[in-house]
Amino acid sequence: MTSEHGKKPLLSVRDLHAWYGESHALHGVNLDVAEGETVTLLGRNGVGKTTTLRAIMGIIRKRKGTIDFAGQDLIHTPLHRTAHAGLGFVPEERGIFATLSVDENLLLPPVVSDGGMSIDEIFELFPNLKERRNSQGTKLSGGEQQMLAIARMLRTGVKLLLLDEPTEGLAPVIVERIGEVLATLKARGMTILLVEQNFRFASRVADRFYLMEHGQITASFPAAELEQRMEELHEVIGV
Ligand SMILES: Nc1ncnc2c1ncn2[C@@H]1O[C@H](COP(=O)(O)OP(=O)(O)OP(=O)(O)O)[C@@H](O)[C@H]1O
Repeated sequence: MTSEHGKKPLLSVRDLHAWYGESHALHGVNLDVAEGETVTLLGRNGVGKTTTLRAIMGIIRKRKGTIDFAGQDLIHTPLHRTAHAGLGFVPEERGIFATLSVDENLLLPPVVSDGGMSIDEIFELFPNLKERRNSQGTKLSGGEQQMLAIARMLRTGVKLLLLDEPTEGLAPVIVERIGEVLATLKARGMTILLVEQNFRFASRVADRFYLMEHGQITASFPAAELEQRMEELHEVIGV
């Protein structure tokens, strides 16, 4: 199987539906992410971007459709197995353990496969985390917490990172750093599916975009088309 842009997808989602109780949040999402690609989901608040990441990851159990990841259908796979299959989710709230140190937070997620980064490599990529390795989670700034939330996934050997609004609420200089980190990960072959409202940031890191409306994907376009679609996107997204 090849995706719409000709490369074999690592992740292929077809007709994905998800529910919160009786509330039907995803209405047949279709998307592909090729190996090594960075893809960004855009859309207004509440259209289902976070829900898409959570449904792929298996955090939302009430779901149906197909989630093919490296040839394996994950639709009936429980959350802890999804992580073991090679998916790493960095939620918007980051999930740093407040009473644990940077080192302890880093070592918490289990290694799921070969090819992850060593602690030394991680500290090379995040020198400020190295400086703060004995600090408690609560003592970290928002930017440091975001870095740590990404960093601790890199040791585990995951092949696909799902990042939910990694730049939200962060100062421009930190956003810049996160952009550099994602570029380094991309150069190392990491595949990334990103939810992002910051167009400027997203245009620097993404190869391709999907637009979501009402729990469905309504457009797909390469990064090169972002500029010419800006007006339309501002209208749809309202930012
Ligand atoms: N835990 C929940 N329980 C019930 N409904 C929820 C829950 N989380 C989200 N929803 C609803 O599901 C729909 C999709 O929400 P989702 O958070 O995926 O949107 P989003 O596009 O990521 O927007 P945002 O940027 O605001 O998170 C919304 O109508 C939202 O109100």
